[in-house]
Amino acid sequence: MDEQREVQVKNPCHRPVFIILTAVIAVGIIIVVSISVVQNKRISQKYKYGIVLDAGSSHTSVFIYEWPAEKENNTGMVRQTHTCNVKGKGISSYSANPEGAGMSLQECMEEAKQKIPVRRHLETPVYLGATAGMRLLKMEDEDASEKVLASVGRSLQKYPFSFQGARIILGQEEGAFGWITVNYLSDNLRTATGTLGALDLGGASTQITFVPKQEIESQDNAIDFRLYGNDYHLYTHSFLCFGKDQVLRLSLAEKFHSMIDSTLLRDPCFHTGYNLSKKYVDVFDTPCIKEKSASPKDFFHVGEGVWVECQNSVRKVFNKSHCGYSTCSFDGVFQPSVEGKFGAFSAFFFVMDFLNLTSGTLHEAKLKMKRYCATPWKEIVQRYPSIKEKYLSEYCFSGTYILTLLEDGYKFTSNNWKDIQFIKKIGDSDAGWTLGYMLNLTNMIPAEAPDIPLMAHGGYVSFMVLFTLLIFLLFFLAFLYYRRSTRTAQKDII
Ligand SMILES: O=c1[nH]cnc2c1ncn2[C@@H]1O[C@H](COP(=O)(O)OP(=O)(O)O)[C@@H](O)[C@H]1O
Ligand SMILES: [Ca+2]
Repeated sequence: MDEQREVQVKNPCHRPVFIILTAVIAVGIIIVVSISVVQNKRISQKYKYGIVLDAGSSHTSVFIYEWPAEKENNTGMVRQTHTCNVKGKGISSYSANPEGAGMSLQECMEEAKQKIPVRRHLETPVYLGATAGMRLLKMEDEDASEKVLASVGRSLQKYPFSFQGARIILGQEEGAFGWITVNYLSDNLRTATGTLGALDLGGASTQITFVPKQEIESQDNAIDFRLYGNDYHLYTHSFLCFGKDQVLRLSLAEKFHSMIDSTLLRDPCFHTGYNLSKKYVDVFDTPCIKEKSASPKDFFHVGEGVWVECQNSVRKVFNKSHCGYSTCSFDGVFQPSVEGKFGAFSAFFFVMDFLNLTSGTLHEAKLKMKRYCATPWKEIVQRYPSIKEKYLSEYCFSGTYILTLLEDGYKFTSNNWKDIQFIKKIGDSDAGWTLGYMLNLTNMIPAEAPDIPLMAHGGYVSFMVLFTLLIFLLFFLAFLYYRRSTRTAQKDII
């Protein structure tokens, strides 16, 4: 009897140390499980969607964006999942047939219906923003521009999405939202580690936006944002009529003034051997050209392929005669010195990428342009058989315009040329104003920094690993202690 009692007393499970150890292990397991549950509760595969139509002067693109439903205010969460290019020209070309503008969007909108899950259709916002082509049409014929906007609006309302409006956006919005897009995609806004300036070149306008060091002397060019708890004081300007298609017309119109034979336009910005009959209206039918020339209906556009002369002719487009501020870019527009790195997108990228000028120095770019413009048209066509002839014929002019705009217009130099990165996309998403426009209208970038989570992901993982190791260690110690106690008990029995 006495022996039995002694065994019972010596049973290690009844020792206080063992009880404490077991309790600690149990609490540990509960903590690990609870943290895992709380930490992972929010990770679910629910996505929300948004659609933005970029109604540009040359064409319309439909962008579909997607983001995790429960992480709306975390930066870097929205990404572009699909793009559709609307067939035909931009909506401003439908001034004589406004209904056609709405109809032109149907194919891409049907595609959007297929791409977005049906259960999300009703809550998916759709925005249409029209840019410089429609700004010009409004200047020329306000009634026609309203009819075109009404037509695209009616067309978009027929889809099961949540239509939020079709409007002509301001040049300042186009510049500022392009800036938001590139900085959101580069994760510069949350981290506040410096920003990227934005250079956008379209067919009818061009935008420059950056955070300057100097004071902004004209209020029209200043925009303030508070994003994730940081204040940004931006310089932005949109040059209407300085998109590459309008500048080509301005430059052709300028050449008409010095023509001896009014049916033959010799052009140093086009390749030798290029000779095409064109219509005067195709040059002069734009509000960007004030002095219309009373000329015959058609003319021959004949290439000469001389880069230096081409650049001289392009320079004439920039009016540098007046400036009411301490510094100007051109046309009397205030501009502080360019500052920091820049992302140059849209036609800046298309043209510079085609010409292989996205890297290298400014000097090298000029040499390459000289060589490229001097290449005969026949050779160019043979070298690039798959590229549309209209684009192909204009690259010498467009490249020259881009170099001149950046150097003579915005005052980039050979020293800071490397600060311009020619980009199409950042990650999956196109650089352009559409993403910034949607983020702004859906309030997806909060003014103040969102609450910091309980633990950063890295910290959470380290915590879980260490805690699990600790539990294993405790188990192991408990096991050793249990074994030693049992042996002692057995020895005592013997
Ligand atoms: O592959 C290409 N090569 C050269 N230019 C292109 C290419 N794709 C688009 N573009 C040009 O990019 C410009 C886009 O302008 P957009 O239509 O956005 O006008 P906007 O922004 O002035 O309203 C047009 O001049 C168009 O011709
Ligand atoms: Ca554009």
